[in-house]
Amino acid sequence: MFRAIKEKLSAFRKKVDQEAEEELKEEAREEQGVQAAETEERKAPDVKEKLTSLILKREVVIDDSKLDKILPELEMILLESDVAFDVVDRISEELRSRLRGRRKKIGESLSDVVLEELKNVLKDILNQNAFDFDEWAERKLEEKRPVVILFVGVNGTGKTTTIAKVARRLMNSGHSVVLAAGDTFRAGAIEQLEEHANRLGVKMIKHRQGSDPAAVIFDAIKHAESKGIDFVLADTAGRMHTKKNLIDQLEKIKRVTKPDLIIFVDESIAGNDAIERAEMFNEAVGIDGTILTKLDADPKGGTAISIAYVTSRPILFLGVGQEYDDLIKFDADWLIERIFG
Ligand SMILES: Nc1nc2c(ncn2[C@@H]2O[C@H](COP(=O)(O)OP(=O)(O)OP(=O)(O)O)[C@@H](O)[C@H]2O)c(=O)[nH]1
Repeated sequence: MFRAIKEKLSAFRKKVDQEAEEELKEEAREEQGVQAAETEERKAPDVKEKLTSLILKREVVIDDSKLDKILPELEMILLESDVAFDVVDRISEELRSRLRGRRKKIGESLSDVVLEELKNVLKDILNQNAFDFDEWAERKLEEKRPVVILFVGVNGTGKTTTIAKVARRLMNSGHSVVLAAGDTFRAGAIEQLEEHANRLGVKMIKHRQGSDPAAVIFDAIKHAESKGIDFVLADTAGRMHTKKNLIDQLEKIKRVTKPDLIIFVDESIAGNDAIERAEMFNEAVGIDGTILTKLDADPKGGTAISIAYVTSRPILFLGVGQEYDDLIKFDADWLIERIFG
């Protein structure tokens, strides 16, 4: 997980600290008049030690000229790690304003100061509109039954598996669930969800392929009402003849079924494509949150940051494998610690 970004950050650390050390050595030599002893440095360990201790004891003020060297490299790493352009800009600006004038304390490395602050900026982005799905679900159930959750997003990203994972999570908390086969566009989508329903031992409401998905989900809601089932989890098409068809269909589903939560599902390995899709679905139907799948196979890690930023909606869960229990509640600290190691 996140191998590529980890390697880049580690190279960044080395480079920044080496350059900072060189700069400090130079200043120390000049100021302490040890320039004359420079040629002796290699021969005389005491002079070398003296230089090292001068460097460690020196406080450094991080100014714009230092930031001009450091930030572009960091921006490049973030861009290459699927953090979208606008988001990188915002992170960089924020970092500059937080770091400008900061003193690097004795014994601290410059890269630690910069990367610690970067972690704080990223946590602020990821924690905006933080949302606890489990708490929300309990609260919502006190108001109404069934609670209706719509899953939107393109095919192939793990949407069906994610619906099954969420169903399992709710069932583990003692809730009952019915699935709605709302992707009536694609041959195979209904059977695929049905397989999950069978494995989970829950009912799935379906109509034939090509039928109106709003009607399928409406029937699932009626079924849940009559049986006292807690949650309706509804699949939707991820692709249609045109984008307009898809958006019209989702708007109709929303109008008819009045979902309590709309969850966008995409895979973190899709990077910028996933970010664009998140924006598209958010504009089209207004998403309440995102579930990112396939984090376990993602070498970069920036997609979550970008999607949280561009949609201004929380990341709810992360998919970290193919099993039903491979769904973890999103936690910004968990993600950041895994990226920064
Ligand atoms: N490694 C990994 N694989 C996952 C994860 N979530 C789903 N998958 C796999 O991704 C593949 C696609 O998942 P589906 O749930 O079938 O995807 P879908 O979005 O419903 O796509 P369609 O089948 O095209 O409708 C399957 O092989 C899943 O097992 C995850 O978090 N990690």
